[in-house]
Order: sequence, then C-alpha cells, then structure tokens
Amino acid sequence: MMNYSSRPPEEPAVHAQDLTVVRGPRTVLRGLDFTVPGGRITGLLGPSGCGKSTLMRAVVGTQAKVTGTLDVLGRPAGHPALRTRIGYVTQAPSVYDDLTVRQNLDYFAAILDPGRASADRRHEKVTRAIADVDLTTHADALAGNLSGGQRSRVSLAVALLGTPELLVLDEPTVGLDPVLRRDLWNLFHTLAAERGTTLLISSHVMDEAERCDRLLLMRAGEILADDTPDALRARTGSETVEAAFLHLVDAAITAGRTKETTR
Ligand SMILES: Nc1ncnc2c1ncn2[C@@H]1O[C@H](COP(=O)(O)OP(=O)(O)OP(=O)(O)O)[C@@H](O)[C@H]1O
Repeated sequence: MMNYSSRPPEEPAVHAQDLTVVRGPRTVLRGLDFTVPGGRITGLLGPSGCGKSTLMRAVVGTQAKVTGTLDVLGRPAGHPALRTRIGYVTQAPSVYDDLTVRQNLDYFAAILDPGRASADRRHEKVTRAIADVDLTTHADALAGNLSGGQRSRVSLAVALLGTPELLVLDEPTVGLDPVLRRDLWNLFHTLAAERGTTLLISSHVMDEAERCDRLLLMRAGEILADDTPDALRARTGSETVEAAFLHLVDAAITAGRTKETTR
C-alpha cells in the first residue's frame, strides 16, 4: 500500500476553531470548532442551506469574510502553497462542452504539468484519472453529449489529476444511479486507503453517512456532532445515522427553547 501524503497520519488535515463566515447580511457559519482527520473520509451532512458549501469554500480558500482559525494541511486556509495540494469539485461541473473527456483532462493536465518533457507523464495521469472515474469507454465523447452524472465525473477526474492530498467534494453523487454511487464510494475508499488522500464530502443523503469514517453533522450554520457513525448511533440510541441526526436536531431545538425561556 502506498501513502502519498507527506503529513504524519496523526495530524488533522483540517483544524477549525471559532470559524465564522458572514455572507451578505447573514452569519452563515457560527463559531465552529472541528477537525478533519488525515487519510480518512469525513462526511459533511445536513439539510439544504445549513452551510455545507460555505464551509467547503472556506476550507479551499475561496470564501470571503472568514474569521477564527482555519488550518488546512498545516497552513492557513487559502495559502498559495495549498493550491496544488487540494482538489475541489463544486456542485456545478466545470468542463468544456466542446472538448472530449480526454481533451478536457489533457488541457488541465497541461496547466498543472506543462512542457514537452512531461508529455508521457501527463498521458499516464490523464488515462489513470479517466479510469478512476470509470469513463474509459467515454474518453473520446464530447463532454457536451454526456449525462449530468458523467459530466460531474469528468470534474472529479480533473480534481484527481494532481494527486491531491485533500479532496473536497460538494455533493459528488447527486443525480447518480445506485450502481454509480456505490462505485464512486468505492473509489473514495480506495483513494483514502491506497493514496492516503483525505476526503471531505458533503451530502444530504443520510445513507451515505454510513459510508464515512467520520461525520460532521450540521444544522443552521452550527455543528451538531463531530463523531464516527458508530459512536453517533450508540450515544443517541439510534439504529441509523439519520435517526441519530433527527435525535440531535430535536435535542438542539429543546435546548434552544430552554435557553429562550430562562432568559
Ligand atoms: N452569495 C450569498 N450571499 C448571501 N447568502 C448566501 C450566499 N450564498 C449562500 N448564502 C446563504 O448561506 C447559507 C448557506 O448556504 P450553503 O450554500 O453553504 O448551504 P448548503 O448547506 O451547501 O446548501 P445545499 O445543500 O442546498 O447546497 C444559506 O442560507 C444561503 O441562503
């Protein structure tokens, strides 16, 4: 088994303390404390609008008005040295419709690793990334003729090109059929186990939570739980992570009401 990560495994890949983000007139993330362990899959789960994408944007350094501490791979989030070490796939696939799958990847590979001397290495990386996302049979198809799920896999392949240490994926399985979802989750586990990649993956599908090593459960800009799926189920006496999440939401609502009445 190969480990491409240069950090010691015990060091968290992401460490946040009192992380706060303001977007427009609203405080979207409120004083969050959490860690994302290195070389593992951490799921970021919570209802639509709770702040998952905002948290991911803060981690990859594209979010304005971030306060508190946010360290990523041992550097402050957004540090220029992190650019080549992080892969980020947004919800909207960023591919060129008038290029084939392979041409899209060739283009991004040439930006990452330019020059004639690295042509063979680029070809190898592109072929591997296309195979990783199971698009080998579509390598010569125009991206504009692919389905939504296939286009988002092209985006994922682009993110894999640089062998990132941290992969941040915003709802990567939306719109995929169950077989593809399973295959992608297998790929995520292989990346963590064999390449030492840290993955932070958002979803609002609770059954995907069961596939993660660790979970950050969010609601309304706050973190309700930062734990393993097993520990969450055990401490809430629930059979599923979904039931555990609902238990924690009810507890948070009750605590909020108690706070209001004792003011
Ligand atoms: N550009 C913006 N200006 C102001 N508020 C914003 C902006 N973008 C998002 N928001 C608000 O920030 C909050 C968090 O949004 P975010 O996209 O992070 O949520 P999310 O959990 O990723 O949602 P989804 O699962 O639907 O993608 C939402 O209430 C949203 O209305």
